[in-house]
Amino acid sequence: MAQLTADELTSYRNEGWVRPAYRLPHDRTTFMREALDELIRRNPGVRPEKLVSAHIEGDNGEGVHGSAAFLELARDPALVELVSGVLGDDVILWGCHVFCKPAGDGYETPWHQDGHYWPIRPLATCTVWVALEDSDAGNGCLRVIPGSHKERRLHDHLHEDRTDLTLAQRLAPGTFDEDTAADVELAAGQMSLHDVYMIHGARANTSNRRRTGVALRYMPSTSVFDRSLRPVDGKSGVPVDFARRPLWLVRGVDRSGCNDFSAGHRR
Ligand SMILES: O=C(O)CCC(=O)C(=O)O
Ligand SMILES: [Fe+2]
Repeated sequence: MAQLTADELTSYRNEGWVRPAYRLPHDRTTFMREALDELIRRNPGVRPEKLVSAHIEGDNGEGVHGSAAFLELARDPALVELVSGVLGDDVILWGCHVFCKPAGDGYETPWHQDGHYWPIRPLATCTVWVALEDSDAGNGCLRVIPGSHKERRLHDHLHEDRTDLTLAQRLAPGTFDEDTAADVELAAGQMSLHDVYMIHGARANTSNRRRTGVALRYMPSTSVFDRSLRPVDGKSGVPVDFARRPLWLVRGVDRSGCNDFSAGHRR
């Protein structure tokens, strides 16, 4: 069973992240790696760290030709069960970003908090980051600042115009102590969950091994994906279209009653 244990949930609440015991079956991981190879082939002009909305099949309106295999992963009952442990019984899938860092020159992910540019009110999201390859300190695994989510506050981020970063936002110096960082090492098929307020980043991948995480974004349906907000303005470093971003209710009902589940879906 995929369900988070009581200890895993406590760890998530205290630390802002957790690495559950559940992992993808071996065959599924292999299948997803093949889907990733195909996704990269379909998007020759896109850096593989910036495969945003990869779960939307075909031209997704955000500069990427996506693949239904990633939507299927996001809707996998085991993953939905895991994330429900954190978010409760009413869950909306609202995003998917494939962060694939090629061997040799995989981009750095600056230290950041996720919530800065997301039109979700009240702000809430749990990301499930699924490793498609082994991800460790040697090839630029995710790094987290345990407990940094606790104040539930977004710190100032500075914009960086460098092109060799996965995101163009970096936490202002002095907002946290990098010495307290923990490496989130995962074998292929393992996953981590992290909170929208938790500080995290990743080093560049200069190793000879590719490193890929599929970041699946879920919010509780008590929050609203507010399409009238325009918090991005091109500042995040990844082109997105939140007005047309499809939502999927993957569990329960829309508690807020205000989420729009028709925008962005093809008829
Ligand atoms: O995989 C990475 O390097 C960054 C992932 C990340 O920032 C996220 O999933 O929110
Ligand atoms: Fe992030």
